[in-house]
Formats: sequence, structure tokens, C-alpha cells
Amino acid sequence: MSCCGGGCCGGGAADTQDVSIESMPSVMPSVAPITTPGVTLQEQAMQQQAQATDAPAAPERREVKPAAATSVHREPGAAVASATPAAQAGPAHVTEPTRYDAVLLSGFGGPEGQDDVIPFLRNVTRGRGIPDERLEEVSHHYRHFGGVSPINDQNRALLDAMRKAFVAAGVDLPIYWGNRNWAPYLDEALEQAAADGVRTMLAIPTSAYSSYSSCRQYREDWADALEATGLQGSMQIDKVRQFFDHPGFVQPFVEGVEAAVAEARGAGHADDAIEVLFATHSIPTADAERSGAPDLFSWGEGGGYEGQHLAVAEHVMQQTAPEVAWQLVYQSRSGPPSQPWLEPDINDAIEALEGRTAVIIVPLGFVSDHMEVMWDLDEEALETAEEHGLWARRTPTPGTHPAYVSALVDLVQERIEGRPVDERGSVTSIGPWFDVCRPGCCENPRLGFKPAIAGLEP
Ligand SMILES: CC1=C(CCC(=O)O)c2cc3nc(cc4[nH]c(cc5[nH]c(cc1n2)c(C)c5CCC(=O)O)c(CCC(=O)O)c4C)C(CCC(=O)O)=C3C
Ligand SMILES: [Fe+2]
Repeated sequence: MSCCGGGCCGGGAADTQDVSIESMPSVMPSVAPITTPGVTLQEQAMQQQAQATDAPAAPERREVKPAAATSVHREPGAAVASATPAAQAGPAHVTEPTRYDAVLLSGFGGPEGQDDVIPFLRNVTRGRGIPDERLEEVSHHYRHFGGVSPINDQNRALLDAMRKAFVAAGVDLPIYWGNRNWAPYLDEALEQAAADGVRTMLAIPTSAYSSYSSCRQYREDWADALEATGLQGSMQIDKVRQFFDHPGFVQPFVEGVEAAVAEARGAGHADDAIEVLFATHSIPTADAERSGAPDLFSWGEGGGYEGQHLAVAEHVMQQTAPEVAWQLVYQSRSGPPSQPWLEPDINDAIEALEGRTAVIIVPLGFVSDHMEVMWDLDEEALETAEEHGLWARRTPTPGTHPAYVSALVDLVQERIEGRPVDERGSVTSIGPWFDVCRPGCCENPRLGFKPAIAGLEP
């Protein structure tokens, strides 16, 4: 792994921190390492290891994510744990300019080899009672691709694109990258940031919508990482708003649907023979009901999670092909059959189609072509479509689309500026989501409330 090919680092000490701890010596330097421009920390570590006579032969590989936090730290009088002063009182939107030392790009994480698969799945499902058979079942998806999820490389590419976009936009902040479920872990990113002198961070989850899995779980994992590193009292972390309706996040989907509809028409499919399926991750209906800020909106049964997806899908269709039929469908369901999850499943929806000859699958719930897209859509759903004799296309995810990268830069800029809410980018009538999560937001009713940052209690 390299930082950025040398083009964007500029030699700043805090610019070379996408550290893979797997390949680091087991004893980490406790002070900020002195970096040489163009040389990554990993390369330096390897040099140091080669020079040291008593260096361990094999670097330690870390399989377990940080332990669950037992508490959070709140400054005197603050309502929000580990927040910067501008966010401590818990405003819906922070309109006070804030100086951050760094940005924390927070990914899901994914295995990078066959040996990683099961420990990775244990991290993902920790404390959730997912049976081993299900873990084995899911592991097949990863094993099929050599035990490697593409997600880490996609986040490395995003990180690289963001660093370049920061330079171009004059945002002079280093970006640290850490994952919830695999190396480089969130606590490793925080440790490195602290060693580099960082005290305030703005966190970006690689996840656009509101739900336990896509919002609160990130907030809990940041709390875990702060406690595990002992940085609870000295590091402040805010989060950007969920960005499902930021125009730059939506733009790649608009372009994808536009192109796919044009292609379907070109292949001879009439508008009333085309169906657009907006696909997102299913979640338990009990989670869905508590997603978003359920007490502040009148969402349907699927809560804010479903309501946000519907609003974005509606916008995409209005922009592209208002006369074409569409629906929101779900994928990647897990958990026991007795537990209700959001439906319909994409494969069932395809089977139920009548009078259609073409289907366009839009991965609206995902930011990159990771395993849920590669397997559940490109392997399974496209096969279902083929079995039913349908012409089918899967449109792109945002990935490193310049509009998406610019959206992430804009989300950082609006917080640095303390931009008023009516000047923020948003394409749906829901309006720019909350900077600080509302009480009870995205509750997991089975697990209860756990220590979390970036939101009002509980
Ligand atoms: C809403 C949502 C997103 C989108 C938001 C976001 O992007 O964050 C998402 C993303 C992802 N989910 C992913 C992988 C997995 N999700 C699982 C399990 C679950 N996801 C859930 C929901 C979501 N998941 C839920 C309610 C569960 C069951 C309960 C639990 O266990 O929490 C399991 C365990 C096995 C299984 O149950 O299937 C795995 C392996 C990967 C990585 C892919 C890769 O490696 O390329 C990514 C990006
Ligand atoms: Fe998932």
C-alpha cells in the first residue's frame, strides 16, 4: 500500500497515515514518527524492522476490533460526548465555524485474504447472535473472490481522491482512514492521529442514510475506539450529516439511470416495459421503525431509512425518466427467518414483474462496488433477471465519482464554515440531515443504547 503515489502528500507529517498495522512491527512508536516525503510509514517501518536486530520475524496480525466502550466522556455542561465546543450543546445544525485538525474517513472494513474472512465476520456480528452457519454461508461470498473484499481498495482510492480534492479546494486538513471491522481499525487511525498532534476530528462514515447499521453503529464504534485508545478526554470527534440527499452523492445515480434508460430504449424496450429497481440493504423492520429521527417526522412503516431512500429515488426518476415505473427493493437480508426485515427482496421483486422486458438495478444504498453489490446484485440479482428473460443493467455506485468526492469535501467545508442550513446542498424536501443526531436516533431496540458519540442522549 502506498500513501498517494507521492503526488499529494507534500511531506506533511500528518499526510502519510493510511498505516497497515498488519505490516508494522508489533511495537509501535509512541511518539509521532518522523516521516520522509514520499516514504510511507509502512516503508519506514519495514526499513526500521530490517535495521533492528531484535525485530520480530513476523509482524502481528490483528483479528479483533476494539472492545465495546463502557462509558463516554462529556465536558462539563456538554450534552454531546467527545464533541467540539460548537457541537457540545447538540444543535441540529452547527452554525458556528469550527477548526478541525483532521478528517476521519470511517469505512466498514473487509477481509483481504482467506485467513481474514472468519475473524472479520466475527467482528461484524459481535454480540448479535448470528449463528455460525450463517457466517459460513456469508464466508462463501468472500471465498469466491479469494477471501478479498474490494472495499478496502475502494476506500484507498476514495482517500486518494479526497486528498487531491482537499488540495484543490484549499481544505488544508489531513485525512485519516480507519475501519469498523478490519484493519486499519478505527482505534489505529485515532492513535496515529493523536501521535501526530491531532485533537479535533470531523468524521465521515462511508454510509449515506439513517439506520442503526448505517449511522448509530458508526457512532458507537467511534466511542469504542476513543475508549480503547484512552483518548476519550483529549480527542474531540464530530460527524458530518448523513448525506443521502447531497446533490453530489445523488449525481452518479442520476447519470447511471439516465444512461441505462437510454440504453434500454436503444435496445428496443418501450418505456412501459422498463422497471427501475432501487436496491438497498435490508434491515430488521424493528430497526427501520426507529431509524432517522422517528419522533420528528411522519415516516411510513420503514422509518427514516425507507423514507430517505424513497425521497432520493423519487428525485432520481424525476430528473431522468419520470414516466418509467420504479420501486424500492431490498437485498442482503440475514438474521433468523422469524425476524421481519424490510421487503420485497430484489429477487422476489424481479420474479413478480409483469409486462416488463427490461430491468435497471440502481444500488442506491451503497457508496462503492463492495461485496454486497458484487455478490448480491451482480451475481444473484442479475442472474435472476437473466433466468426470467429480462434485459438487465446494474448502474454504478458513487465510488470515486468527482461529484461524490466533491460532496464529501463540501460536507467538511460546511462544518468548517458553520454554514447556515438553508445554504446547504440537499435535493429532497427532507432537507439537510442533522449534524448532531437527535435523541434516540437510529435505536437498535434489540441491543439497547450503548455508549455513542456525535448525538444527543440516549
Ligand atoms: C444498512 C447496511 C449497510 C449500508 C450502510 C453501510 O455501508 O454501512 C451495510 C453495509 C455493509 N455490510 C457489509 C457486510 C456485512 N453486513 C452484515 C450484516 C448486516 N448488515 C446490515 C445492514 C447494513 N450493512 C445488517 C442489519 C446486518 C445484520 C446485523 C449485523 O450483523 O450487524 C454482515 C454479517 C453477515 C450477514 O449477516 O450477512 C456482513 C459480512 C459490508 C462490507 C461489504 C464488503 O466486505 O465488501 C458493507 C459495506
Ligand atoms: Fe451489512
